[in-house]
Amino acid sequence: MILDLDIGNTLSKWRLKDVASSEIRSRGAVWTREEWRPGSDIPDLDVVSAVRISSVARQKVLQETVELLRHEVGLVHVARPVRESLGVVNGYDEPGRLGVDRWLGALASYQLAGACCTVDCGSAITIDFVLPGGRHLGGYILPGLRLMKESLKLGTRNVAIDPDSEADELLAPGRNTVEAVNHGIYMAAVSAVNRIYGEVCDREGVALPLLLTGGDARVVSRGIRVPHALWPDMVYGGLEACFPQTAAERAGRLSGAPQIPAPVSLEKIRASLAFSMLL
Ligand SMILES: Nc1ncnc2c1ncn2[C@@H]1O[C@H](COP(=O)(O)OP(=O)(O)OP(=O)(O)O)[C@@H](O)[C@H]1O
Ligand SMILES: CC(C)(CO)[C@@H](O)C(=O)NCCC(=O)O
Ligand SMILES: [K+]
Repeated sequence: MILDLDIGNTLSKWRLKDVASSEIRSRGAVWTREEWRPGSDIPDLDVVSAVRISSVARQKVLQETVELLRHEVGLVHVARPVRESLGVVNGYDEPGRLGVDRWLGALASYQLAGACCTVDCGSAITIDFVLPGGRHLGGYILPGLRLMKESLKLGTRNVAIDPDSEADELLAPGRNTVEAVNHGIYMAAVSAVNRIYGEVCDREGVALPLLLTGGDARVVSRGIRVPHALWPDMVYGGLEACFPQTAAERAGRLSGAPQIPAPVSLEKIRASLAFSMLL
């Protein structure tokens, strides 16, 4: 089995993938601030022959995790943001400073779609762009839905946005504090994604495929007006692309990769941008 780890600021997600069949056997998540020790909600390391890690947590968390795993598993790959990989050129002035989750998401999406706007809706919402040809432009970092809510300190932090709500409801004026906060932060997140996508496509003169991932991707997706794909395993896809282990991975097939809908035309993107600028 391959153990893939996506260590985020809030949650550390893991999955076990079968080397022979390339199937995902199990998944889970633990709080990142809690110590990462094999136990009830962590897979049995006896069956693991290789580990692949993406981590944006404190250096110490990664160090301890790697140390622990090196005792049990022969092969431990840790992904790093670099200047160029798999045809993508990192847009950061200091490439090593780009969050590795953003980098892996961009690599995976570029491999799948040939160019991309990737949106990761986690603790932070990150938006990254890769042009056809592989130039990564850099991107945007905003607070995620939960962070925005917590920063308000209005006693609403424990009332999550119902991920099954319709966007229309979530965009309506709130009639109590919880609603006003939830609808406010939802509006902030989806308007930012819609606007940034339109602005960058306009600047660069290209309608880019749009891909979403992260814990809040489903609910954010409902407020996105243009065609896009959800890819919960986007960061894992980057790990597969960087450190292929199975036959399918070596052939460039990334697990759980979605169908990519054709983006709307650049003319439409520009028209809607011009309209929103009037308001
Ligand atoms: N069980 C859960 N625990 C915490 N957050 C959850 C949970 N399920 C969904 N979420 C939502 O997911 C978001 C966290 O996103 P994600 O699962 O991508 O983890 P993350 O660790 O925050 O990622 P990263 O730090 O890499 O951005 C939160 O804003 C929250 O609203
Ligand atoms: C922005 C987050 C926290 C999103 O997980 C992560 O990608 C990160 O820590 N990035 C480093 C800073 C940067 O990407 O510029
Ligand atoms: K993430």
